[in-house]
This record gives sequence, C-alpha cells and structure tokens, in this order.
Amino acid sequence: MVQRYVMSIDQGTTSTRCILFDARGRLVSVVQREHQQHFPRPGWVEHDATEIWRNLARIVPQALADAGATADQIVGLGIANQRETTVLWDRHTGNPVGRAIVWQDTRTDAMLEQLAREPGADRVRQLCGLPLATYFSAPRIRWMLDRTPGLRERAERGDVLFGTIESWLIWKLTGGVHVTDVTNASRTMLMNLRTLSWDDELLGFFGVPRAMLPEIRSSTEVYGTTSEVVPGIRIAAALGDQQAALFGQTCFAPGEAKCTYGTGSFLLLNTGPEPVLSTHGMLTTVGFKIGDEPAVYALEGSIAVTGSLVQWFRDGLELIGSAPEIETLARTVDDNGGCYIVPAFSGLFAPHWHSEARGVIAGLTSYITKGHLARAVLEATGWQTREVVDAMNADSGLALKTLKVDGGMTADNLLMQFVADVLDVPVVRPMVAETVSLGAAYAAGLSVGYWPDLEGLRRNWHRAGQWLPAMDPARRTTEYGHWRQAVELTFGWMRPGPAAVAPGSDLVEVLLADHRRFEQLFRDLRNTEADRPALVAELAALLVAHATATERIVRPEAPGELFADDLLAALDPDDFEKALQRLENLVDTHVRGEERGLLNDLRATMSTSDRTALGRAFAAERRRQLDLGSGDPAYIRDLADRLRL
Ligand SMILES: Nc1ncnc2c1ncn2[C@@H]1O[C@H](COP(=O)(O)OP(=O)(O)O)[C@@H](O)[C@H]1O
Ligand SMILES: O=P(O)(O)OC[C@H](O)CO
Repeated sequence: MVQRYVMSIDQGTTSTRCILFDARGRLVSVVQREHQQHFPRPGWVEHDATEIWRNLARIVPQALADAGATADQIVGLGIANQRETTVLWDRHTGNPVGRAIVWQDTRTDAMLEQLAREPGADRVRQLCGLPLATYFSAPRIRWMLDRTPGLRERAERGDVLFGTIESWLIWKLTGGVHVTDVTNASRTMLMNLRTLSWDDELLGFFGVPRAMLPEIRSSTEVYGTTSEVVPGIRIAAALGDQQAALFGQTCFAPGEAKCTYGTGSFLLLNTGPEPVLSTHGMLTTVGFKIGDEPAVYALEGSIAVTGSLVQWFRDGLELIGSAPEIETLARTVDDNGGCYIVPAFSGLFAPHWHSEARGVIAGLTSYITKGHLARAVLEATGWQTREVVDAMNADSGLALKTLKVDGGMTADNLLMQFVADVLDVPVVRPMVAETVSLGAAYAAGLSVGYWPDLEGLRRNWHRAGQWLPAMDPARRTTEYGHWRQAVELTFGWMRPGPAAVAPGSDLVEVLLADHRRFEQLFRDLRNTEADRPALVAELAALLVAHATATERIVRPEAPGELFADDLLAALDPDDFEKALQRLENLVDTHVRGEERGLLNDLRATMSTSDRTALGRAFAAERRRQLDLGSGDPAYIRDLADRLRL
C-alpha cells in the first residue's frame, strides 16, 4: 500500500522547517534552514521575505526526497508561522516592498504614543483583544504606508498587498491566492474578535486600506493547491505558530494550557467558545477554528525575549559557542550570585506591556562570573514565565496545575527544573518536541480527513519528560522579589518617567504625559504581585503634584479638582481594592474630560509660545511638589487640609 503523509511547514523567527508526519504522528523527515536576522538600528528587526521564500523552495523538495515520497503521497500541507511579522508585496511583480518588519521590532513606539491619544484608542482592546503595543501588525502597516511615497495610493488600489508570513507563503505557493487564517488575523489589531472579520473602526483608526488585506478563513480548510515549488499539494491548514503548538499539545478543551519556549515564549490557555477579556495584561486571541465550527479562543501571555537572550549571549557577547553550552556554563556555579538579567530588548510584553522599557543587568559585583551570567540568562526565562502564570491565574480565577512545554529551550534540563521550581507546579514535555509542526500537521490532516477527530489526536500525546518543583518556598519568595525589583529598573528608559518631564515642553504634551503615566500606574496596580506600596506612593505623589500644578498654573480660577479623600483611602490597606477602583474612576473622568475639553481649547486658542511658557511653569511647579515629598501620607493630608479638600 502506498504510504501517505502530512506535510507541515513551520516558518519561525529564526528558521523554516519542513516536516513529514505519518498517520501515528511520527516524524518521517525533517529539513530546516535558518534565515538572516537584520538589525539595521537599535530596536529594529527585519527579515527578507524573499530569502524565506527561497528557503522554503529548497526545504520542501528535500523533505520529500529524504522520505522517498512524491507530491501525490502528501494528503495535505499545514503551515504554522511566526505571527505579527508584516510583509507588504506588489500584486503584479510578487516582490516584497522592503523588508518584512518582525514582531520584535519596536520602531512604532512613538507612533503608538500618538495613536494612544487619538479618539477611539480606548476601543481598540475591546474590539481586537490586544493592547496598543509595538508587537502587532497594524502599526507596522501604517508605519510603512506613511513613510514610503506613493505606497498608500497603491495599497488603496489593491496593487500592494499585506500579509503575515503564512499569507505571503500561500500567495507564493499558489500563484496568487490571497488569504490569511483567523488566528493570524487575530494578531493584526484589525480583526474584530467577535465577528472574525476586518473591522471598519479599527481600519479607520490605524489608517489601513481594506483593499490590501487578505480574506480571513478558518484554520482548517483547503485554501488552494500548490502551483510552485512542488505542484499539486493541497494547502489544508494554517495557524499562527503558538496556536499550532496549542493544537499540537492537544489543548483542545477549556482550561488546557501550554508554553512554547523558542525565540520568545508564549503561554496559551484554551478558554473555549467565548473571548475572555483580560484584566491582567494577557492577550485575547483566537486559538483555532476548525472548518465551519465556532472559533475557540485563548488567553495568551507573550514573552518577547527568552531563547533570543541565549542567542545574544552566544552571538552578541560570544560567551558560548552554541545554545546548549549555556547549561554547561550555568552549572559551573551554584546560583546566580545575586545577578539578574531582565531582557527588555523589545520593551516588556506580558504582563507589563512597557514598550519603552529596555534591558538591565542588575546586582553586578566583582564576584560575578560568566557562569553567574549564564544562570541569570536562564533564570530570566523562568521568572518571566512566573509573571505570566500569575497573571493568567488571576484572569482565569484558576490555579495552573501542570504546565505542558515544548520548543527549542526545553532541551535545557537546568532551565526546565528552574521553571518547575519557580512556578511550583510540575512541568511536562511530550514525546514530539516539534509541537508547532505537529499542530500544523494535525490541523491539515483533520481538514482532509487523514485523521478523523480530535480524540484520536489526543491519544498520540505521550509524556517524554517531567520536572517536579524542588525549590525551598522562602528562597522562591526572596528571589522573586529580587526579580521584580530588577524589572522595575527597566521601566521608562526610552520615555520620561514621572519626575522627568522636560521643562519647557508644550503644556498639552506635559499634561498628556502625566495622563498616560496615571493609566500605566493603575494598570500595574491591578496586579496583586506588584510592589503596590511603591506604586501607590508614586501615584499619590504624581496625582498631587499634577493636580496642584494644574490648579495653580493652568486654571487658578477653578480650584478643587484634587482627589484627596480617595488618595487617603487608597493609603488605607483595609479598603485598598475599593478605594483604588474609585480613584481610578475619578482619574479616568478627569483625564477624559480634560482631553476632550481643556486640551483642545488650549490647542485652538493658545499660541505655541504661550503653551511652551505655561508648560515650563507647570513643569517647575510639578517638580517643586515632587521635591516637597508629596508621596508622604502626612504631606498629602497636610496638603489636602491646606487646599480645603
Ligand atoms: N539547550 C538550550 N538551552 C537554552 N536555550 C536553547 C537551547 N537550545 C536552543 N535554545 C534556544 O532556543 C531557541 C530555538 O528554539 P526554537 O523552538 O527552534 O525557536 P523558534 O521556533 O522561535 O525559531 C533559540 O533562541 C536558542 O537560543
Ligand atoms: O517563531 P517563534 O517560535 O519565535 O514565535 C514567534 C511568535 O509567533 C511571535 O508572536
């Protein structure tokens, strides 16, 4: 009998793999090629989409040859891909317009700051489930359209097309089918999470023409047949790689979760047929959609830098020759020696979402050796997982019981033990470590009837490795405290923090900067694991300084806008959550009212030089208030008295 296989392509951040699987989910052949990472400026990360396409064109025939198979033995092809990476190409020539901008790239940070102030910004998360952050595709499309002369007009005519990588590869393989799958579309910020279609409000907000967008399709259905590379193969599934891993780990039921440790790390929890909006910094995303069945949603904790920190240690610092050597080096010492590395290379993703953060190495003394640094590199992945699991538990109201893991970093035993230690739950790894590829293969196999149902796939899952928690709880608590201290050092690096508004700035800008900082502090305060006393102190200091300066400099005629009662209540630990909520509502009302009213009045009626002069006076008064120690409760009480509040 002629053997039949499923083909899967995993187009990842660092490489592209083609794998053939048999009916029992076993690997028959694997071929992989790396592509070049381009870092043209700090924070910029690009790929050459043509190089990725050429790699694919080489590995697909090779994978067939290695298995001794021909195209007619392939029942279907499933594609999994790095998500959010943005490719624009010319419909007529098939050539990319510039390099693809990769998901780690932070160039859109300043643009997002602007967008955050525009009407409709507060609706974005509700519509698409994602925070305004550099991670996603829409800001990148806007960035390219704004900066390349004539590009917007070409996009409006449908002459220039957008796609994430699976969309680009399907278009190339089929000679012109322009589709995307719903999981990838859910990472663009342009798809409405509930209707699963492009949303006019989001398209308008980001300024993206509909004509350049692909058609959104299910994760499992036949999109077309290959006419290039190896003709005659049905393309039967596509999924973002992290969703593919969820599928490959057979997390088909609500409550099941996995974490994939690759370039970055991504923890996804299946939440079932309704989208769950996070209040703890998780993303809401589509998990998968099988044919005509309803979509299954997931909560996701995305960590930007984990394996890529190991790569940086290898290629940037040249302290090791290959990734696995990090474990050997880390084992030369017993602990981190007091050293912590927070790899905020692309800002910090979940649960913090600080695009402006940049990395730190904290706790350096002359005692630290490269062995300690190697430990700190691995531990950074463990602690980042812990932060995400804490947030996920808080969102779901459930405590994670075990963590299913996969990806390149799970080869590292020291790391996996550390993850189990800091999470205090068992960590398990399945037999097939290539879970992304397996998930894409499962989806394609289901789509064409090679596998009958999900239950059959579940039976293929076998445990190959397990790590049990063994860390002393007191040590875990102390170490976690140090980690969080180090994380706080990364905040605000690329943008002024509360005390650092430049004197002489435009008054409108100065007021807006404070408003954004208030919002960030409230976001951070929702996390029960955060250093709440420190955050309250900063919030209190800033609110008093901001309100006093507003009252004295901007509208001396209308005093009494301070929130002193609530500030005092917020300092009362017995009534913390309630007081915080009241305070947040009050501040929110103030911020919205001022941004709709006063700030537009200032823009319309005051000259730039007057606004600058007032901005300078405001910044000086605000600075004076901060220097007076306005975070001190006694001072706040005193101030409230003096202001008759
Ligand atoms: N033994 C190891 N210890 C720690 N990190 C490792 C080890 N082996 C590989 N890695 C890291 O894992 C990543 C590769 O994993 P992979 O799942 O192939 O990633 P991706 O799919 O994102 O390209 C690289 O960033 C590499 O630095
Ligand atoms: O290609 P990976 O494995 O680094 O995954 C990248 C993610 O899809 C980014 O969201």
